[in-house]
Amino acid sequence: MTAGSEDTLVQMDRQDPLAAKTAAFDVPAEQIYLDGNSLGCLPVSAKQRAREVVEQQWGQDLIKSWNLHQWIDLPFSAGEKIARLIGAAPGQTICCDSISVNIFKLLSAALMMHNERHVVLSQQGNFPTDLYMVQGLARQLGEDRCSLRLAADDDIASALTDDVAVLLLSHVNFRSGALYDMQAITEQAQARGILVIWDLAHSAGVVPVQLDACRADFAVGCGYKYLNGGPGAPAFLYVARRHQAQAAQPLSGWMGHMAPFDFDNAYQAAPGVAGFLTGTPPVISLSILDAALDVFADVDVAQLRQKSLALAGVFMQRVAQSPLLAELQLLSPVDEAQRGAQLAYRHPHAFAICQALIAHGVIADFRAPDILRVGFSPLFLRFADIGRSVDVLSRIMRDELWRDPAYAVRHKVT
Ligand SMILES: Cc1ncc(COP(=O)(O)O)c(C=O)c1O
Ligand SMILES: Nc1c(O)cccc1C(=O)C[C@H](N)C(=O)O
Repeated sequence: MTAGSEDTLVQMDRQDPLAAKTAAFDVPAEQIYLDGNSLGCLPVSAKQRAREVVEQQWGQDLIKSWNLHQWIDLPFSAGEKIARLIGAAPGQTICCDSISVNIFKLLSAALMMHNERHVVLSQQGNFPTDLYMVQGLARQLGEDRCSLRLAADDDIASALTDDVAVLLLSHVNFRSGALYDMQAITEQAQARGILVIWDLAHSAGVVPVQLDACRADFAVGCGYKYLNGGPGAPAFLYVARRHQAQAAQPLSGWMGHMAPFDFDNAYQAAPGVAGFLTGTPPVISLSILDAALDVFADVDVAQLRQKSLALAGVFMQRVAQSPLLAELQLLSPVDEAQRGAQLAYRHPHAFAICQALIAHGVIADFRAPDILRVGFSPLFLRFADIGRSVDVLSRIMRDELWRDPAYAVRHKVT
């Protein structure tokens, strides 16, 4: 039995402690889903909750449900389920809004805590919305109160100068999958008086994160990727307990008021992280995310990490061994310790190759201009899927199936 043979993969699936979890998802038949890094699969628990929330809670119990079904507590209850996955003690994590909006809130709060400095440092290859939010705030406050500075992704440490107020970094790079050392960077930044906001979009639920142990200041993350909360699921935010008395955010909507149902004219922030809420929670999508999070209840993040690295390892090894795939250039770090749960490959025809993969039942994604991205969600993927996906890819390259003109058609969303 050679390393990576079909027998090996069958055996890896048999020995996989997470194997039973695939049954917790509705994975479309005859498809191999390598895009859980963009939109996670549908958990059965989420589907059931969607029906219950719509038919019973909304349909029958109507407005009584705010209390009867604890709708009002959902930002906190779902937040605490995520807290467990990101190494946050209770009382620091809530589910609300999108990452973009949460960055606006946290960035504003952090800049207000740092009156004398105004530079927000981020990485050149960061996900654009993170940078756009800084640019928008800079336009509103003026460049003398907020200005964006970019450093090369691999040169953050030397850019941590004494004029930087806030460091805004994505823990895992959305293109390359490169992973930052959260502990080391947080320490280096804080030693220079810099507050750090971590974007956990590509790490929450798949890469071990220890926000408290790293003494992180703030964090945001995504509900629809590895947490499988569904399209447009609410995001989350984290405010370290030691900052909660001081940190104030500008989107002071009534849900962040200390007594929303007093309907007082004057805003008074709720104590703690609750003050970072803004408007009415999106109950249906938040309920779905809350149910999706139950899939993690008996799972350790270390197990998820181990399996996702093993899945990626099989993919990487098979691609490297196939002469048909020699033109695919690995962009992600080879060292497991330096990457998240995805692999990125460069190829001049990456878009058409990705479309051909999708047409042949392997869902991957493409990032302009030339990146084929594959994600390894450990809860619903099997090792045998990985073997098959590389076989499909090899066939597409061998027979040049990607040359079909149908695969050149660009869609609005890629
Ligand atoms: C690193 C990162 N940040 C933010 C986002 C998006 O944030 P939002 O929830 O505002 O759409 C994504 C992907 O959608 C992302 O990959
Ligand atoms: N949020 C997305 C969307 O609304 C449509 C399409 C894709 C997405 C994504 O999540 C993109 C993703 N953050 C990325 O890493 O590329």
